[in-house]
Amino acid sequence: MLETKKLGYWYGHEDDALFKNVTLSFDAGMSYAIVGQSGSGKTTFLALISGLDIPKAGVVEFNGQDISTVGLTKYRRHDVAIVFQSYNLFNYMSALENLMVAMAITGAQHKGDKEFARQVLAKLGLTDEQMVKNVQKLSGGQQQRVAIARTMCCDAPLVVADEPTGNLDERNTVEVIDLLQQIAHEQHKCVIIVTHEVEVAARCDVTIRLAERTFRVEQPA
Ligand SMILES: Nc1ncnc2c1ncn2[C@@H]1O[C@H](COP(=O)(O)OP(=O)(O)OP(=O)(O)O)[C@@H](O)[C@H]1O
Repeated sequence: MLETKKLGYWYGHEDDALFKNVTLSFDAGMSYAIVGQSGSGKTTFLALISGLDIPKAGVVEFNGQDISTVGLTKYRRHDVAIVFQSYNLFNYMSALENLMVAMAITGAQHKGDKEFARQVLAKLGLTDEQMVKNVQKLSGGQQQRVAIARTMCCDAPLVVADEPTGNLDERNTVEVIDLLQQIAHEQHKCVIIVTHEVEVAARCDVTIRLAERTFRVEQPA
């Protein structure tokens, strides 16, 4: 589904590249953990594959097409769903409203279908009352579940998550990663998670380590 070909990125000079010549492929129905030391460039890599930044070398291909040729705005809107450490929900809306807006913006198959959104939130453990109150009044774990519900409601086949459990306790961490696993295995999406947590990486199908400016697959499925 997603491929990087000879991908390279640097902020200053090419000699100080964060990574170079990165050729990797990511498939639907699989979950991937990207690990590596702080500052090694994991978030930068995620930004490139999400179409939030442009590579200095090489290309990112989605279903065989260079994403910059397809158009980054279109790619970001329809093909990629992002889960952030800080949830990034519309904080003046309820969980239900967040899902309805996301489906409308992305033109999802279920746009306008409030019952569908309710069902997804219920499946993720939110009560009827929690669904309609302002998301700021929910706990961190509940807010992250709303962010994950948002990716489940939208049709984007690629889900990327940057430290999605960074603000969560152990129990919520396990639940959130299991949900991301379900998205990969049951919705047949490609899920890519940047994490520094060993337990999170261990629950993913494949671990890819960024070190010494290159990526190595450590644990093939
Ligand atoms: N806009 C920028 N300009 C210059 N350097 C930057 C910029 N953004 C990030 N960097 C540097 O690039 C390097 C990689 O950053 P990045 O956030 O991708 O790393 P990371 O592996 O995700 O780190 P962490 O695990 O701490 O989140 C870091 O050394 C960072 O200081």
